[in-house]
Formats: sequence, C-alpha cells, structure tokens
Amino acid sequence: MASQALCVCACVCITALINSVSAERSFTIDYSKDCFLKDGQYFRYVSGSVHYSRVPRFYWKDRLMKMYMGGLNAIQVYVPWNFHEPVQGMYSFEGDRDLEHFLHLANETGLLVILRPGPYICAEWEMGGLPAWLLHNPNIILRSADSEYMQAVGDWLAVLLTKMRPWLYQNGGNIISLQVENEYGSYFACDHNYMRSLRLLFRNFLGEDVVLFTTDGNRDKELACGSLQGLYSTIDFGTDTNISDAFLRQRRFEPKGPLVNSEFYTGWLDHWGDDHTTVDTQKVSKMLRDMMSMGANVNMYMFEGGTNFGYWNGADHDTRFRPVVTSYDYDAPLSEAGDPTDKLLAIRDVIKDFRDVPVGPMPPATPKMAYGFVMLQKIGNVSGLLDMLSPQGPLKSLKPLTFEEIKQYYGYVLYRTQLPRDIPDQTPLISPLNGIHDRAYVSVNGVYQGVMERDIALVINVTGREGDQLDLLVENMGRVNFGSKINDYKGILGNLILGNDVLSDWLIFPLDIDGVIANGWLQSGWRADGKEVGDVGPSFYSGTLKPNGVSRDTFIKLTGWTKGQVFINGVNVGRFWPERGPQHTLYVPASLISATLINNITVLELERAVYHRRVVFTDRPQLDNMAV
Ligand SMILES: CCCC/N=C1\SC[C@@H]2[C@H](O)[C@H](O)[C@@H](O)CN12
Repeated sequence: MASQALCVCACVCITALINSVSAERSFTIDYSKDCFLKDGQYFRYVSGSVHYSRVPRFYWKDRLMKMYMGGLNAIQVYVPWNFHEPVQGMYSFEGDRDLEHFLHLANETGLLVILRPGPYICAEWEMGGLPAWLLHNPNIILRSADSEYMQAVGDWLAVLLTKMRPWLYQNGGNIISLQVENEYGSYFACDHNYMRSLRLLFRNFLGEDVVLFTTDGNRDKELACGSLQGLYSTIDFGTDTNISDAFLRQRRFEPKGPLVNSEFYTGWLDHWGDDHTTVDTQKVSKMLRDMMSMGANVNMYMFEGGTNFGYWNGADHDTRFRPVVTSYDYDAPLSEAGDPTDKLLAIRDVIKDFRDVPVGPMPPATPKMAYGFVMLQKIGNVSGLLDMLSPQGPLKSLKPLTFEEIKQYYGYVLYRTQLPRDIPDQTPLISPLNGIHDRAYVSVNGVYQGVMERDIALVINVTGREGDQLDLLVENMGRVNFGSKINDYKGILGNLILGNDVLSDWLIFPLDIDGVIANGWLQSGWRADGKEVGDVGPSFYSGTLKPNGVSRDTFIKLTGWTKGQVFINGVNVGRFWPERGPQHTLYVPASLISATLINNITVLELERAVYHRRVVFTDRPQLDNMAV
C-alpha cells in the first residue's frame, strides 16, 4: 500500500511540476492588449537579424554577445533549406550548419529567437534557400501546392521542425515564434492552398500553442496574398516609409494584436556593378525611436549581415540578372566582420530609453591583421586540369545540358565541342535564347577569346579551323532569390549558333573544383602539363602565406585581377570581381588562418590575372562608397 501511495504522490508531484513549468513558460498574443505575452506578462521584442549560415561557427558567440550588449532581447534567424539538404534526402547539421548549437549559444547569451524556416526565405541567398535539385522536374511550380514541391517540403519540414520542437520557448527553449514562408504576397502564385498546407505542417510538428506569423511588404495586395487565418500578419518596411501608414495597413489585416515590423531595414544589399548602398544612421535611429514609442515590436534587418561564402549569394532579376556580391555587410550595425559601428551605438542609445540594456562595455572589434603581399604562381588552365577536376570524365550530348540535368548545382561546368568548319573570319557565336546562365569564358584550342554573359553579352566573335576545340567554361553566378524567375536553371540553356551552324556533339565536364582544392591537390609546387598559354583565360594560381604566430581576421585584396574565386586553406571564401565592384576585398575570418602552419592561397581567375600575380592581405575592407 505504502509503495502505491508513494507512486501516486510522485505522479502528482511530477504532474504539478510539469504544469508549473508549462504554466510559467508561454509565449502568446494578447488581442485585448495588442501585445505579446511571455509567461503571461507584457513582452515587446527588440530584435536583430543574423544568419548563422553567413558567419563562421567560430564567431557565432562573438556576434551574439555584441547583439545582446547592443540592447536586443531577441534575434531573427533564417534557416536556408539548401544549406542543410544539398542533395535530396541527405541532411547536414554539423559544424557551420549546427543550428541547434547556434540556438544554444543564443540561449546562453540571453537572446530569444524568432525562427524563419521558410521553406523559401529570399534573403539574397541562392534560390531564396530552395534547393536546386527541385528543378529536376522542369514543370515544378515552386512555392505552390504543386504535389512534387509539397512532397519535398513535407520531407524537409518533418526533419527540421522535429528538431526545433524542443527549442520552443514553452518547451524550455528560446524560440518564441516562427514565420511561415516569406513575403508570399509578393509572389505571382498567390496560392492560399499552399499556405494552408504549410500552416498544417507547422501545426502538426509544433503544436497549437506556438505563435506562427507571416511577413509581407506593407501593401494591400501583398498582405492579401501573403496572409492567412491562423498566422499572425506582420509587415516589413525601411526608413523610406511612413510608419503610421504602414501600421494602418497591418491593422487592416490584424485589427487587434501587437504592431510588428519584421524587417526594419538598417541598410541594404549590394549587387555586382552597383554602388555600395548605405542607409543614414540618424534616419535609422529616429525611426526606431518612433516605432518603439508606438509600442511596436521591431526586428532590424540586418543587425549582423556576414558573408556569402562559397557560391551562396543569390541574385535579383528585375530588368536584368543582377547577382548579389559576396559581402552581406548590408551597412548593418555590426559590420561583415562583426565590428560594432556608430550605427549600433546610436541604436543602443535609442533602445536604452525603452528597456534596460546590459551594463558594461560593448565587446570591441576583433583584431585585424595586414599580413601583406603574397606572390602567386600559375598552376595551370582549367582546360589543362580536366583529368583532376572531372575524374569521371565528360557526359556526351547532342545538345548542351543544364547544371541541373547533370546534377551539379553550383560553381562551374566546362562545355566542349569542335568547330564544324573552317571560319577564317570573325564569326558570331550566339546564344539566341539568352541561354548563357550566367557567364561563359570562351576559348578556341586553349586560346582565350572572351566572355559571354546573361542579359549583357549574347554574342562573341571567334575564328578557327574545322575540328578546333571550342571550350565554354560556364559559371553559375547564383540563382535568383526573389520574384517569378527563381526557377533559375544554370549552364547553357538551348543550342548555340556559330555562323549558320547549330553546334552539337557536346562533351560536358562537371567540375569538382571545391573538392580538388579542399584535398590540397592544387597548391603551389604542383604544375600542370606545361602547355599553359599566357595569363588570360580560366586558370588557377596558388601561393603561400607564411605563419607569423598570430591568427587574425584579414581581408584579401586582388587589385588588378579580374574575376574569380578565392580559397584559403581549401575553404571557398567567395567570389571576387574587382573589375566590376563595388566590393574590392574578401573577408577572411581568423578561423581560416593558421598561426603556425603554412597557409595555402588558391585563386581561380576566370579572365585575366594581374601581370605581377600578387595579392595582398590587408586589415580593412574596401567597398566603394564605404568609409574605410
Ligand atoms: C523590392 C523587392 C523587395 C524584396 N524583399 C527584400 S529585399 C531585402 C530583403 C530580404 O531579401 C528579405 O529576405 C526579404 O524578406 C525582404 N527583402
């Protein structure tokens, strides 16, 4: 009897404990008081966007500490689907992809989390976060109730949301709300069944008591297509918008509940070839003060922008294809390298008038090192290294195949055919359907001819003899991340015409450049077969940065080089394009620089190397129009 009594007593205590915990932990909307409630008490979030996928794991804590000391009580985080499921059915959550570790660091720093798992996220990220393997079916309708798309979405959310459920605030974690889709009202499909399917999936995996919301531009049409019953409608706007007008529009869709600006733009993105965009600090701080005075909840987009490492940048396509630069500095309160700016200090001065900001100094900028010059040597032309870069050999096809058709999604593919006849005079090589996606570096018998570029250079003149080898190295510059063109196939779309001939009988080489360089096979000392031609055309260069006993953030500057990719100790740190700008340096985090071992620097130069083949490691970034 006694043991039964003890058992009953224990059950009662455990139930009481769970009830007391669950009773204490709740995050809800109070529609009578037009606010959020955390544990039943009034709560207003002052949040900042930071993307773990754009900051090396090594620096996550550093950035989060600076955001906390900046006066924030929450962060807003995108989850890029393609970052975690690069191949369908294969998931990665380790290292720089360890989302749960990032949540843990935020939790221990005292930051709540507003999670935005999409599945589409925009974010100037490759294909808006959607995995390119979705494009295997050319008829798929992305961001719709399309059955094939929804099957893939369901599989992905089953993995992700199952992981996220324990992290919900009411379950003991720090996730206070989740966004469903992203500015869906801006997308042509306006498919409410799609949004209903997503709402059902989120509820199935997360339960009924979590706050789910949507974010849309503050226009009626956008809110009409992007909002859905059961998902709290929020809006986004920057310093060029009238606050009262914007929130009046939110009120049309949410007559009661908290005012929320889910993306208050503290800066803006940059495209290659445009000026670096900045947003005035005084405008940002004044508008933040006005919104906080209204009791609004605000997330500042971005608070820490970070970097589009590797091939992760997205692109816009309004009048033409406009790829986003490698730096996602965004003129944000924390710079790309995580340095506090005057804008952050001004924002903190505003916040401290509305909530207690942590006492103590703002963590300082991380130390930077100007490691100086490094001489590079030419390793070889891409076309001379195919045995190594494409060990499985080429695919053969009458017509060119896309990246997606050959199941290579990022980087570069080499397309090879032969001249069908003698062409003694300059003859136009044409992509009649504007089908070069996105840039092709053209060579005849290894002699570089020039560039074809999507929307810009659809024709290039070549000469040669019948049977000469015609090579086009095609670069994926990043898939469109916003609007109706996100189903952005890459490679050579459609046939190419040379004079009156349709070119056929293609050899198509998938290139594993990143794998080869990560394995250290393209380092200084290694030479190609010696048939190298000059310093023009797609080529690899390599050199070494000797250790100096310290490992510091630095910036590599490639003055006089044209365009390409940089690898530091085998890690792809992103695209450079000083010929076009506005970015003229690439951020190299200290975590990539060895203090004791030789550092290997490898550069893929796509067009023309600078004659002296030098690069320099400096202690500051250079973005045109940026005070450095
Ligand atoms: C006029 C086009 C508006 C597109 N929306 C943008 S551009 C910068 C930001 C990020 O992409 C963000 O991921 C979007 O939700 C909103 N936004």
